[in-house]
Amino acid sequence: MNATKLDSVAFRVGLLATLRSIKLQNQTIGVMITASHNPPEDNGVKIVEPMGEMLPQAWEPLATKLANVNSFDEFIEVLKEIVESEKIDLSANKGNVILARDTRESGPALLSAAIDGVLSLGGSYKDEGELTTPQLHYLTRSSNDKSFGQATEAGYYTKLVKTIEEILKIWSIEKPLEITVDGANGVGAAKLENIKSSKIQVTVINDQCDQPHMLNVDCGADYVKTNQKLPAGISGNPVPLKLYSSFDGDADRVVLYYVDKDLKFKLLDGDKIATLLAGFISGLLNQLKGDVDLKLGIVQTAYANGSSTKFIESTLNVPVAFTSTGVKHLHHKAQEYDIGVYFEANGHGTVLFSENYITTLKNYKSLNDEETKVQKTLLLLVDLINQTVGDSISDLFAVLIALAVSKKTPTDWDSQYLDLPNKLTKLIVNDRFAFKTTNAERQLLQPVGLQEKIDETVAKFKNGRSFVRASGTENAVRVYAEADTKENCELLNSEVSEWVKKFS
Ligand SMILES: CC(=O)N[C@H]1[C@@H](OP(=O)(O)O)O[C@H](CO)[C@@H](O)[C@@H]1O
Repeated sequence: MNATKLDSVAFRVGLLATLRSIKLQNQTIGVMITASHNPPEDNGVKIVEPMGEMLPQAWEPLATKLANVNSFDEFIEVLKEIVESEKIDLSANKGNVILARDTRESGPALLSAAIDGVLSLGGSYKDEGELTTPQLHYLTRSSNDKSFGQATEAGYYTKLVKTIEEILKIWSIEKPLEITVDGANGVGAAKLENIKSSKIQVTVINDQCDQPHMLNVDCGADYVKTNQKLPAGISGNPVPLKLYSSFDGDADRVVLYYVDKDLKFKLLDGDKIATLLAGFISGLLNQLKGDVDLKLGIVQTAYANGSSTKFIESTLNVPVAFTSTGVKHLHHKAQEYDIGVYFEANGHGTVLFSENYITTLKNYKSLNDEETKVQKTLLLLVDLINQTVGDSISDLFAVLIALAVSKKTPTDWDSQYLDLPNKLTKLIVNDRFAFKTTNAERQLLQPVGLQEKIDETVAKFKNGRSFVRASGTENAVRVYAEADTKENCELLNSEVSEWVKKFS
């Protein structure tokens, strides 16, 4: 072990993944490398648990400690602490890790550092090459749980295509699912090309996956959501009322959009996906007249558009829970429901189904053929929608299936509710850690007095809402504002930003 290796967080993550596997009697643990935009670059190296989930909360402080060690001695101390507190028997097993990366330039170097981390404990590893993040989650889960699907990349496509074809057959839908996808010049673009079926017609644009410097350049889910405009490759010649979609760099986020007949851009973001899928599932459940008692809930963050929350509560009649930003919080909360729909507004999310959901529907005695179709579809959704993590590919097909089965056009979907104009900005401050929040990050506790100023400012605006929080991934503070008009939300955002500057 030398200083260079120790310097690398990827090395330490590889090592921690191996310890986790040893602790779990050699179950396969995943390591996904999607180096992020800002330093430390290695914060895009993540551990995937045996069932495809994120590192358990109990291990997070250990991971943070290990990531922050400054010397060899401290490193050894932290390692000892982990081994002792977790009662890890290093002689019993050696650990078993699978690794994958997206197409970013730093991928090979981080991969090699993570592999060194595995080997430093004598663990074994398998490099799965370039994959989307959710594909690595799928592979990790299927390596440990044979019933989940074949533990190969091909197995991922087979499961998805088979499920889509079955649902289309049940509803006698002849027309193939058709969509143009902006692949952000990332790994998702290449992977979409592998989905082969006469029932699926995907056109991929922004597919220069071998040009890492082109990743997200004028394209991708974040570009489309943040700028509220069409990506390169579509902006020149959009077809009115046709549905389009954009993925992010590692294909765990998706947004959809179209232009209306006047070529006005219309975004269908994570909030719209959540309401579509929740409405689709509850609509199907309502068609079952027998005894089915399943709890459906939607989980959002403070960034969800206020109109979406209102629509979910008053029209869909579904409860909404709020958590802090970051999918691990949403995922955790969604597990409390039989059908837990969670999406960040930026398109990161999925739908989780409980064991109770599966058993209830398997045991349900259909009253007629129509009910049988509904029952089968509800069960197939468990295979269609990635149960481990947000997945651009499977979320996209879930949306297309929901639209096709319920015979909705993009305009029908979009017109369920009208987004309130909103603006998200970021400010560089001296110390972002001085900003402490409560109530799912919707209110500030510190700096003392700032929340009162925000409240006073918000009160001046019709349908006004604004909140401030420190980013968890960038050295910045984010300011979100929404109000009745575009001008007002911009004004609210800038007034709140001024207060933030005064208090920082
Ligand atoms: C407003 C926003 O989009 N925040 C993003 C961003 O988190 P911040 O903590 O806001 O930096 O990155 C996260 C990880 O990709 C993502 O989950 C989250 O939604």
